[in-house]
Amino acid sequence: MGPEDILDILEDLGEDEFKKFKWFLEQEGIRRSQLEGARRPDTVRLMVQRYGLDGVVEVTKKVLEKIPRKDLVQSLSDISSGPEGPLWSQTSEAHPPQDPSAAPHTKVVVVPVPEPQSITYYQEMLRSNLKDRFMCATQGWTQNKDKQRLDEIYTELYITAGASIHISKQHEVRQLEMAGKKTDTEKPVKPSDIFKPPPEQYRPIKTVLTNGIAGIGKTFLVHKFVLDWAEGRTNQDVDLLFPLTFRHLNPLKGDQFSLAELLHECIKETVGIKEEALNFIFQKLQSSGNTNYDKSKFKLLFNLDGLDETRLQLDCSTNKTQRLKFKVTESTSVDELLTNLIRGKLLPSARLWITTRPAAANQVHPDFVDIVTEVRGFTDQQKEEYFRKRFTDEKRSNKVISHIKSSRSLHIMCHIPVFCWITTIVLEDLLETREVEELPKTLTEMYTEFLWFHIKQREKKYCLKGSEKSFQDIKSLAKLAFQQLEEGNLVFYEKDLKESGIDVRQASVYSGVFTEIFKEERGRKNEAMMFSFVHLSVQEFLAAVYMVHCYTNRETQVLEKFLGGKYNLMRENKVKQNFSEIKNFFRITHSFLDDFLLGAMHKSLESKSGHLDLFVCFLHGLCLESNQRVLGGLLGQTETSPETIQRAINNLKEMNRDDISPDRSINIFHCLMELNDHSVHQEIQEFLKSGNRSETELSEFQCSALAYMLQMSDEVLDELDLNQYKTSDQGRQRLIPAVRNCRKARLSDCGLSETHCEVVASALKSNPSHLTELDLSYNNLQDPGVQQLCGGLQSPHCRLETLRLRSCRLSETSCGYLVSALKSNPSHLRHLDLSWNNNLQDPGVQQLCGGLQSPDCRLETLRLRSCSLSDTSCGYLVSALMCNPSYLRELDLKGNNLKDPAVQQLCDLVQSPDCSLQTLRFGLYGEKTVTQCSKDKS
Ligand SMILES: Nc1ncnc2c1ncn2[C@@H]1O[C@H](COP(=O)(O)OP(=O)(O)OP(=O)(O)O)[C@@H](O)[C@H]1O
Repeated sequence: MGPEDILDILEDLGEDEFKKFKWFLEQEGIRRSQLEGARRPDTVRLMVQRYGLDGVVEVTKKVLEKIPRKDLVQSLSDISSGPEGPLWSQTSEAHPPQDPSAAPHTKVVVVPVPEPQSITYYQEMLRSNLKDRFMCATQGWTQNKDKQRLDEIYTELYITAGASIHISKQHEVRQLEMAGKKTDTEKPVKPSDIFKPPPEQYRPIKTVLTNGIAGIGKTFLVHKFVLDWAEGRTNQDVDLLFPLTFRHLNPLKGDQFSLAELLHECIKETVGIKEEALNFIFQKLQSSGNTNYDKSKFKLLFNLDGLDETRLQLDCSTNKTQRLKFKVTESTSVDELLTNLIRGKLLPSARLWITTRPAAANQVHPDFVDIVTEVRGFTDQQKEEYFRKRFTDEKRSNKVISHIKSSRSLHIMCHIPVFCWITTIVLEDLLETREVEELPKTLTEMYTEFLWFHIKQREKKYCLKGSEKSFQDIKSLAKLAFQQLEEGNLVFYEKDLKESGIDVRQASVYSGVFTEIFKEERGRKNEAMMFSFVHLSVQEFLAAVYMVHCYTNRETQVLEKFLGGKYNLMRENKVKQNFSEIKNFFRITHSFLDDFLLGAMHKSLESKSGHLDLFVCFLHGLCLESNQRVLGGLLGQTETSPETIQRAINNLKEMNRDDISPDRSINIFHCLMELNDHSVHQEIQEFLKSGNRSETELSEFQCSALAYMLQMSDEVLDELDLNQYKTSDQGRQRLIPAVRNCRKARLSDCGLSETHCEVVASALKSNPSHLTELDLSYNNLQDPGVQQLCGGLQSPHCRLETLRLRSCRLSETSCGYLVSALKSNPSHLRHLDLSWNNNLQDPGVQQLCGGLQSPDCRLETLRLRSCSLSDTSCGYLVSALMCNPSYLRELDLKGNNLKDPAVQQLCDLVQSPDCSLQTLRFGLYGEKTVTQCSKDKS
């Protein structure tokens, strides 16, 4: 028993408790003047001086009783029971190793209640339990009996760190196409290193937020992490690891628990750690005042998987301080417990790993997150590894891999592990009977086979004669998929099932048979059952199945509800066209298919979020006779003739609306691919190879296809000049998405608006962002357009150096947006041209000067020709340049009515050796005044 042991005890006191401790020491005879300002080591020294080594323990115990910290009295008793006492700390916590996870865990810490046990005792118990739980995994959502060893099926995922979360308006699957492109700047992270700070930059890491789209492998990653810990492979510094999921926390919403009770409720593997023991550990951490995991006496890690699914009321999206403070051992609502855990209030030194889909990431304020990582799915090499693991026969795996590579859409989709699993299920079955050329190439073909596989499985399992029963069940499921897709729901409850005509008792039939399509999660006490589809794309596919079925069965009410006004319009058109021959609308239903597809396409294009993009692709694909044939009679009699399909193809090619985002228009191209029409793809490939690009006339549709292909190209385009393409204004606008993959973009005078600025802003935000030069002049962008653009300018990924916004009808408000964007990301922009914006005026310049005078501003050229400026603006400019004279070299004020002495002041600055300004242009057009003033060469 030595002074260091007493110091250890004092380290466990919170600040207030330590003050109290010193106050009692005063009563025990140590002078106040000595104790004032004394830190914990000084206090121990004073105590040893005053009471001697023998007396120190007694006094410490006495004072601890009074504070009161009886738990520490108990610890002290254990310590003073000498070397044969059960367990004791061997190391000091004061100096954590630089890489604590790598260091062997030499410290032995006791948990004295209910009976003294070392933390390693509990750790071993938890490890062994979690190992049993996570050792095996189900692929997709197969039944338990199909479980396989996780280590055998797990394929490494590509994970990157440092990403900023960017909620995109593109469909997730389309984002994926971009995400599949690896960049030089991103940093791959090993799953085991998820909590490691960047090399040479030690800082305490508490919370990591990992985001990734649906089915990309977040849950699998967490399971692998837990298993590796439980099997002693990685992260061995963690004493206790608690894997929680929001899916399981949801049914507890509003219920009252202490943290220990909650863990026992949600993680049955923890029940061997008695509530008292957990409370002891939690209390220690809460009261110690320590916020650094590395210095923590007990090192805890909480996994919170699936934030996107939470139905709890979490209050973490703002960093506003909450007044409420409660003890970790007290009961409170689950919502509040989780809120305080994430905010770092509950256990300030415990680590937290939250996983989420990107759309929900903003539920946690960046102040509560130390590192953001992203699961990017499989790289091309990892895709191959996955298939080699699944198809052990080499010949067969080669066949599968080369087939996937031959179809661009399948190859892209295989970035998503869950799609690899779907592909495996389908190909495993088909390879027995088909040649490679006959294997599914489009997404619709793949999902159609996937569904048929399940229908057949069901028939086999239940010895059904004919498919009628399966069809009935699939139709109900498809109805649910459609209704929930329209509402934007991915997780459903019993009442949702009932509304779609699914008997809840039958849900087990669905989950028993179609578990791979439909997964069921049981809530606590079977009270609230939740359901979801294996992946959003499966829901989208089934939703399309439902719509086609309603179409062939003339369920007009459903069609009318879905298509709204468009339905009536189409009906009227058709009836008008055929009025002489056809009196009854339904008699013409079969020739109405192309109009139906057109209506659905328009509806999907109007969605701001793109939530119907993939659905409408499947809808087109399912109209092909070849796909309908695979599904037997499920879809009913569609009688799609080649002429109807050709009309649908023509409709897609001719579709032209100027009120939709060019990103949405690209989906028209994807629909065409699902109809197996590759003509446009070939045309664009030829166009790209040809030398006379500016002479070939492009239709609007071809422009969308070209935009897609340029955007996806591995080569970054040096310059995108919209005026070089021979097409309409709308065609030019449809080319805008290509801005994401070019260095210079000349987009002037193309009738662009705020919607297009959104796409350009997303190019500036993307990682990496290639754009260095951007010209948006002579477009009616107005202030809202610039506001959109500034969302991109302030992104840390933005590398824009030159921005031209001549004659865009901007006012001082735009200057405000520009300045605040540049203040938050000032390092890149060098040249800014805002000429011919008559409404800018002096208040606009005043705003700009607020940015110009900031020491971080690196602007070298500022053009403000014809902006209706007066001498007042010169005053603002002079004072800004006097504050920050070192960067601006060229100032162009031509076309503004400026006079002496205001102009003279600026000319003086040009001549001043302290000011970097080299050239000043001023004067009115047509006047013979001096129009340029340059620095004297001397
Ligand atoms: N690393 C991997 N190796 C092998 N298969 C994987 C891997 N990751 C995911 N999968 C497959 O993909 C399926 C879906 O993965 P997972 O549940 O982890 O996705 P998720 O990102 O958590 O999706 P969601 O956001 O929908 O919850 C798994 O059931 C499994 O079949």
